[in-house]
Amino acid sequence: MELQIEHLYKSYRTKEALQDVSFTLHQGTYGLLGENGAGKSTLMRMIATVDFPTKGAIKYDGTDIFLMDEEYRNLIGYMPQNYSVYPGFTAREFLEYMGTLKGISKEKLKTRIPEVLEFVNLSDVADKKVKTFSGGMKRRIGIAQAIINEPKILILDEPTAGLDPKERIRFSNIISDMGKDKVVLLSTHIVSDIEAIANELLVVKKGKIVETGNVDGLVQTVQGKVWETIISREIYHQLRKERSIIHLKQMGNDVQVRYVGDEYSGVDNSEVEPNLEDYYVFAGGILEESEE
Ligand SMILES: Nc1ncnc2c1ncn2[C@@H]1O[C@H](COP(=O)(O)OP(=O)(O)OP(=O)(O)O)[C@@H](O)[C@H]1O
Repeated sequence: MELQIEHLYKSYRTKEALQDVSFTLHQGTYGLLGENGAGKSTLMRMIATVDFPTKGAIKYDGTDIFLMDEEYRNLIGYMPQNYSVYPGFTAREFLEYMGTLKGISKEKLKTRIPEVLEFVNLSDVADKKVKTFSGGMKRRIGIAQAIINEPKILILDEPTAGLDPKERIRFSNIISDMGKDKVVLLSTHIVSDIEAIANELLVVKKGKIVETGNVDGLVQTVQGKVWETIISREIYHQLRKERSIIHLKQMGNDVQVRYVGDEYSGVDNSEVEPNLEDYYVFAGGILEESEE
């Protein structure tokens, strides 16, 4: 199974939202990372066929998805950004409604609905009205409707927005499991979400894909470049001009700093294990510089 994005462009009247975007997705979990307005939703809307590219193609195993029509729509599950659920429905009624819209038979829904409710951990509230649900529960019912047709491609736009830390972990577990037999593509502007959920990273910046790669592989590229040190405020003011700062903690008159780059001389540094945030800040720094 392969989903190919080929030289994709999308322009709105006054805005080039995507410019020459190309990449290929296979089975696995992909995280689309980028700031607000970078073009993530635009890209996902086109992969979900709810919007059309201005130029370029999206192909599923070599066939243009817009020509596959119904056949492709049966293969995908999509949760748009700010997904809202009809509040008057119970969870079960909502899934019956969405399942019917997707053309699933009543017979099949009888077994499939309990399965998806179990999967997203909502079995015990199946007959409660959705309006009584927390934000995280609503998000989980959004995923349930997206997977009800057993999609081969699952597209989740900002699925973790507004979730509390406990829901975030529950959610990560649910999504990581799904990448085993599907293409899962999710967007976020939170780096740690990618690390917790995705194996592959796609960084979007101003309508372009500026980086792609395996999360562990990318993190390894900053191995030996991430440091922690406790220094005075004066030294910190100098250090921050010369290195990318990841994290800062006040410690009385001193500050504890995590930074990425070459080891800063003249202070006591401890080398620390890198994470995706370190990589992202480091790579972001490089990208900004090369743009100038
Ligand atoms: N229907 C539209 N008409 C005009 N401009 C649009 C439209 N949809 C998106 N844009 C613009 O295209 C750019 C990309 O928007 P998009 O929503 O894809 O970004 P995003 O990365 O998903 O950010 P966010 O997380 O804020 O949604 C933005 O500048 C946005 O203002």
